[in-house]
Amino acid sequence: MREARVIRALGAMSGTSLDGVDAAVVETDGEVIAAFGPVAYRAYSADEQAVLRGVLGKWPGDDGLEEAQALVEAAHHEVLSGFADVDLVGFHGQTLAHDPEMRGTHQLGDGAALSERLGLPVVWDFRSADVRLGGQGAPLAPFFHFACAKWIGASDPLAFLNLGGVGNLTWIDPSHARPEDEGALLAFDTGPANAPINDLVHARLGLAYDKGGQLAARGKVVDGALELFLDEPYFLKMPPKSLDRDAFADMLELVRELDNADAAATMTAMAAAAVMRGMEHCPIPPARLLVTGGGRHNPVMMQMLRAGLDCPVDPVEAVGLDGDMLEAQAFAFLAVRVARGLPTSCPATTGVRAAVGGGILSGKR
Ligand SMILES: Nc1ncnc2c1ncn2[C@@H]1O[C@H](COP(=O)(O)OP(=O)(O)OP(=O)(O)O)[C@@H](O)[C@H]1O
Ligand SMILES: CC(=O)N[C@H]1[C@@H]2OC[C@@H](O2)[C@@H](O)[C@@H]1O[C@H](C)C(=O)O
Repeated sequence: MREARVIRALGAMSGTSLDGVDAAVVETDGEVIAAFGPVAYRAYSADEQAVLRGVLGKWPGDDGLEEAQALVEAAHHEVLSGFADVDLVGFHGQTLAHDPEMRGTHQLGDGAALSERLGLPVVWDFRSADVRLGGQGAPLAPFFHFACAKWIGASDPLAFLNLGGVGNLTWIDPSHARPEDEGALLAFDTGPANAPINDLVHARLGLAYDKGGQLAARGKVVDGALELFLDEPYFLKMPPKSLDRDAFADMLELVRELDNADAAATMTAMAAAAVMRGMEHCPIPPARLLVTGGGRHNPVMMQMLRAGLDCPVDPVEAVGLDGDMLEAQAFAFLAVRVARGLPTSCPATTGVRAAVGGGILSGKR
């Protein structure tokens, strides 16, 4: 029998690389992970991806969002309705724009409409409350990473790195009782990760991504371009800090003159170097770096990280976690926290003024 407050939450995430919707069940009370449940994935078709690419950068109220919104909600309904025995859904939505200092943050998809269609309570709009209170609204996975650190029984400080379209790092001191305790966490976006590599190989070769880092493996890193990239003021900024998917879109200019292999190698090195810069912000060097997100499948990127860092660098599978589903699981976990009135971010993770529980709960529990 499950403990009284443990419920079965289903999280859904469609990330900045626009590949599709990940969905995963977590049994939790929002503090401790009791068990991981089934997972599913629903890819966006090439046509759907084109529609989503066409609305990147748009804000609520802008024209031309209807088709994209309908497809995001339909894709989520399709994958989420395949799960049984779900108590609560956490729906992240599709980030289209992120500018916390000026305009806020925009995740496409109406959680209230999804709740009605699914006949289930849905927590959504996880980021806006944090932004309203002066936070970055991202990253939000750190409170879940903290629970994962407890789940694996970690005792020394460690770090999680998500290599998605954008990279984000969570440093954790697992000796603390709660993630919002001072000194328990530090989190921030490290810099661009896969998004610019995808954009490069898409523009030049019509490929979705550099599979297995095959192109980068054939090229050499051009130091001049790498140094220019590292001159970006973002890397000197103290965390917490976050990025829009396309904040570094002009990186393509830095490799414009290079051949395909050298450009891919140099961009892969840029993503790794951004992580290395980020690691310098850790209060205590972590005992290990656990890597999640699609970039862990890129051996060139992983090798560059291993060569540049003093600690072991492993995919999260090394500790029994699922690196393809960790973000979907995070939004399942965070949904339970929202439903229980627990915080989902704090000054050390997003720069918000005080710990806050972000998210709207639609539908009855
Ligand atoms: N086998 C592979 N070889 C190289 N790169 C890969 C491989 N598999 C995935 N990737 C990269 O990982 C990306 C997908 O990563 P992921 O699903 O973590 O991103 P996301 O969740 O959309 O992004 P974010 O975390 O920024 O929201 C792909 O677009 C690709 O660039
Ligand atoms: C605004 C937004 O959607 N940001 C994403 C993006 O993708 C990676 C990085 O940038 C991270 O900050 C965040 O996602 C993860 C899930 C997070 O909030 O922890």
